[in-house]
Amino acid sequence: MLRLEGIWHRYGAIEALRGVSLEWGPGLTMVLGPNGSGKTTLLRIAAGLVAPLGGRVLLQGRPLARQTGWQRGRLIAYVPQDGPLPEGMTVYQVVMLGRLPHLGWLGAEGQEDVRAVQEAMHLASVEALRDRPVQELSGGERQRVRIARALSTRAPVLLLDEPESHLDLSHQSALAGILRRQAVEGHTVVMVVHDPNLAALADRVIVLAGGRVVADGPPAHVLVDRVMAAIYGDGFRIVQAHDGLRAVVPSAG
Ligand SMILES: Nc1ncnc2c1ncn2[C@@H]1O[C@H](COP(=O)(O)OP(=O)(O)OP(=O)(O)O)[C@@H](O)[C@H]1O
Repeated sequence: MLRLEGIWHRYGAIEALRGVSLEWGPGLTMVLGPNGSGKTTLLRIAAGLVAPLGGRVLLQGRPLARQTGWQRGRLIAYVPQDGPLPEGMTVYQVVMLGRLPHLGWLGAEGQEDVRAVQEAMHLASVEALRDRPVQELSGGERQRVRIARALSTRAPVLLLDEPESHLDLSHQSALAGILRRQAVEGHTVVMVVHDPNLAALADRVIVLAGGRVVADGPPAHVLVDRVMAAIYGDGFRIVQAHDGLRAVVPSAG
């Protein structure tokens, strides 16, 4: 579905990505890595928001760079790490923006668009906020609106940059459930996360370090002491509950 070939990118003297080749098909992939390892850059290049200085991205076998913004918008939905939402709009209106690639600037919304928006608001638990101006919302509520906007697109590829960062535990768990379901329904879902315990819920975990892929595989193969130590040094420990469940937790000092 989405293929990255030899992606290389730099900002001035800073090399952000150094030859990343990946292929993403249907399923839920989570991307882990230390701060500054290139995760956001990778996701923005995959979404077509940044043109890489080297390599290319193929979407359904066609170079992403040659597709129009409207075509990309119907196929890829992107949830940024943060950033403003349009001032003066209600939650419903912002979620409807996700339908823009289907409508065009002057297109009138139809029943299908209304259905997609209602379903997305339900999935992201923002129905009760429907008529609230977005600038009044809390950080977590805004993040759920961004997720609803992306879901309303019904794009086959969903890219999310730390979408869990403002969410409380119950909404994090709900989000993981929604993304799992999307993956089971055949969507290609790629999510940057910082919590390795959340990454354990993925089909595939990719670890970036220094702009390169240093591990890639099922969580049971990637989320092991050796890889975790390579990412986090000795700043963590693995605790094991009596039922066998393991968790990676920060260690103090
Ligand atoms: N607009 C920019 N201008 C200059 N340098 C940048 C820019 N964006 C990112 N960088 C640098 O590129 C490198 C990769 O940044 P990126 O945001 O992709 O990392 P990340 O893994 O997403 O980090 P984090 O976990 O902190 O969000 C970092 O060294 C960062 O300082």
